[in-house]
Amino acid sequence: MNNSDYENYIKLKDQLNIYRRQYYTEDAPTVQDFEYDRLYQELLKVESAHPEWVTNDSPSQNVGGAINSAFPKFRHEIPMLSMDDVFSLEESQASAERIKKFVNQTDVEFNLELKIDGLALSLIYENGRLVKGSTRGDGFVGEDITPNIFQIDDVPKTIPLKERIEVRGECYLGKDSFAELNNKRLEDGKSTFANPRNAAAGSLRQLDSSITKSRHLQTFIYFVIEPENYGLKTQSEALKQLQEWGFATNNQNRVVNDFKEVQNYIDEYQEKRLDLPYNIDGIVFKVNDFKLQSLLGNTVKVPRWEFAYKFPPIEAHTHLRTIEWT
Ligand SMILES: NC(=O)c1c(N)nc(OC2CCCC2)nc1O[C@@H]1CCC[C@@H]1O
Repeated sequence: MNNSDYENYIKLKDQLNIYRRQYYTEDAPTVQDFEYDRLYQELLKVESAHPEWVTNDSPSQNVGGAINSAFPKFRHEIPMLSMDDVFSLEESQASAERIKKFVNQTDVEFNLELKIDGLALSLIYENGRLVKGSTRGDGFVGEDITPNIFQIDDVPKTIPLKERIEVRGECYLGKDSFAELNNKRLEDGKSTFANPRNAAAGSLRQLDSSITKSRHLQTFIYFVIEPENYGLKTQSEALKQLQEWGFATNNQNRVVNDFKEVQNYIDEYQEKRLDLPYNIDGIVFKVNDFKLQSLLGNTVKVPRWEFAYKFPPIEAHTHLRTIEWT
């Protein structure tokens, strides 16, 4: 073993862990997402060549980040997992093919969803009333932020369902609210947030829930725990049911069967993303049928039935790009 390769690997792992702490725990990253993604993919490549070097403090073995101990801890009954990222159409096609092969079916339907650039949250309702709100934390133990969840206008405080249910989604700050917040902070001589995702995380993980209320956070709920318990058969059906129960859902999802439709959806939202009122950083591919999802199951860190295609980073100049009408 070439010692310097191992030393470089350890340096890369330690650097990524510093970036994760800044992003997940301090809500104040010092690198752009695409730079983090690039280094993370480099770590994965080294680890697949040297699996014997991998230890459980590696970013590849953990989801999310450490929690802020000021909040009560909340252990998730079912871990809040993350998702593997792919960075090209070809890779997304290969991932889709791998899934089809795993279930030995050629016509697997995928539900495509916009990947909202926010932070994951979990909501629990008992007898139709909101009783618990928590962050993902490290995927197993998150922060109990229930008082703050009650300050988010689009989170229903009651739903027309008597059974106990847990739903999950993304908390985000719209682009306009983000600009207003940062302008106000500038006027008050305060530091500004790097991007809407960090502003949302900083606002949701506030100890003073009146500050959370002032930040106009929003949510998109996209996940029902044990959906079969509510007679739901597919992810697209679950999104409709969530909306009927009163949750804020993102209706730009699309059920697709073949790769041409995937390409159309990705092209369409690569274009539209600058005009959307919220940040997205990719597209989430989910096997639509819940029975197939159960067949695929989860790995230690990510479900096998979903993955994310990440858009290339928005270069500063593209904002200024004039559209050449052909
Ligand atoms: N950010 C999103 O818009 C998004 C989405 N539309 N759908 C999912 O599905 C979950 C289901 C099980 C694991 C991922 N996750 C999303 O975001 C994840 C949550 C945690 C890390 C990513 O942000």
